[in-house]
Amino acid sequence: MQLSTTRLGHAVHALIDILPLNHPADASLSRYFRNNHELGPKDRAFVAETVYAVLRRKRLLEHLAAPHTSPRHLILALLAKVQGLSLRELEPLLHKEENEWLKQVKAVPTDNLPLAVRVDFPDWLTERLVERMPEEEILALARGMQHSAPLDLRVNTVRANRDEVLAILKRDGIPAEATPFSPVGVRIMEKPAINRHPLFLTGKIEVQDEGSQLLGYLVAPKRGEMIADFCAGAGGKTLLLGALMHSQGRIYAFDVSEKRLTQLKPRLKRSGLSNLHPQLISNENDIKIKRLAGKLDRVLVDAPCSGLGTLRRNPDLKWRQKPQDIEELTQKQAAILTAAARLVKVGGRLVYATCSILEEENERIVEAFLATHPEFELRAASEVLAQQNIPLDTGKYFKLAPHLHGTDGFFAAVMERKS
Ligand SMILES: C[S@@+](CC[C@H](N)C(=O)[O-])C[C@H]1O[C@@H](n2cnc3c(N)ncnc32)[C@H](O)[C@@H]1O
Repeated sequence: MQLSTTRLGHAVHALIDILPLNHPADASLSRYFRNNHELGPKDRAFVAETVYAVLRRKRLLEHLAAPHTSPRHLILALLAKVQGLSLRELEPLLHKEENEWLKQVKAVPTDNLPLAVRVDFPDWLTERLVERMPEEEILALARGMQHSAPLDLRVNTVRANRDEVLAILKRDGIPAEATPFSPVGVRIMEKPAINRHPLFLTGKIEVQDEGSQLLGYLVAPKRGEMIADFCAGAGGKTLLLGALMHSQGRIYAFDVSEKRLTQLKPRLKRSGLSNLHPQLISNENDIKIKRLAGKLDRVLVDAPCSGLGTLRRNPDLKWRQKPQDIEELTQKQAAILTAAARLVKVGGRLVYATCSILEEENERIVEAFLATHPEFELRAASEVLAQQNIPLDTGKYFKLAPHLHGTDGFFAAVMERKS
């Protein structure tokens, strides 16, 4: 993409808005674009890619650019050292004194840096990963998180099938392929404005990471069942569950966020599903839930979490999350799982999922739950997927990571209530 002083200036100003990190980066960036509506699609793409690349490698860039760590210095260090642009290419954009400094940046050795700088994680996160993974694996995980994510789509099987969608995308010059694991997934390596495409407008596709799609296959609801998506949010997984049920039966989509449930409404309308019942709850013990105790066939708990599995899309999270936030989240996760479990009938299924890579939000929550709820037993996630002809074996738990599966980082445990 062509560099210009104007584009660079916008990237710097957008980064100035984002870097206090008081708000999610995507929200700060959208506000910047709203306030600078003269920017065309290519300018926006440059600004977005550049500021996200800085967020991914912030720690390394601060090291390279020191003692200058202003947003402009970080961006120049990114372009020169991480993206490998030559000083000749950058020269027209540089202030006089930056030339000499950038030469020094280029010469900074990057071997033998501390692990936390190489992986570009905060110390507290690096320390937690070191406790349970060899260094090579942490490096591979970090590298996987440092690329931007492809655009994954889910075919809404109530309205279309995957071959038809692939053929239409091909006809329209959008290179796409079937995802390797999800039977309803389509992967696009480019970033077209898919939400203006007729396939999207007519509800034949939704945007959804392949890993998130696979969670629906762990729940595996059947036609006519009664199920709940306990933390439904804007309905990414609820809509897939509805399609897996062929729009028959009943899905309660609970959430404590009115805003998110409101975002579900237009998606629901596009989807053509008629078996979804969004319900705002005040907390996990809301009276509306109590009447369903022991009645549901399946319950999905897609718990609020640190989101550290989604660093490809939200690299700011690694700088915004603090150990104390994780502590608070784990208490919430345990409370929600316990409350949601009460709805599951004998013989029914409970799926606990997060998009985190931290053991304390994942295995430890499930193990503590199983220790105090002997009426539930774990089912191997790989078996549940194999029954649906999805050949993905990550052991008893479902665990995905970008460097291994090309998806965001996900965790899930499938439990069943013994008869
Ligand atoms: C990981 S997000 C869910 C994403 C959603 N399932 C999807 O696929 O798009 C977690 C959700 O949990 C909701 N939440 C937080 N506390 C809750 C509670 N006590 N009971 C139910 N939902 C809660 C949040 O509002 C948020 O929407």
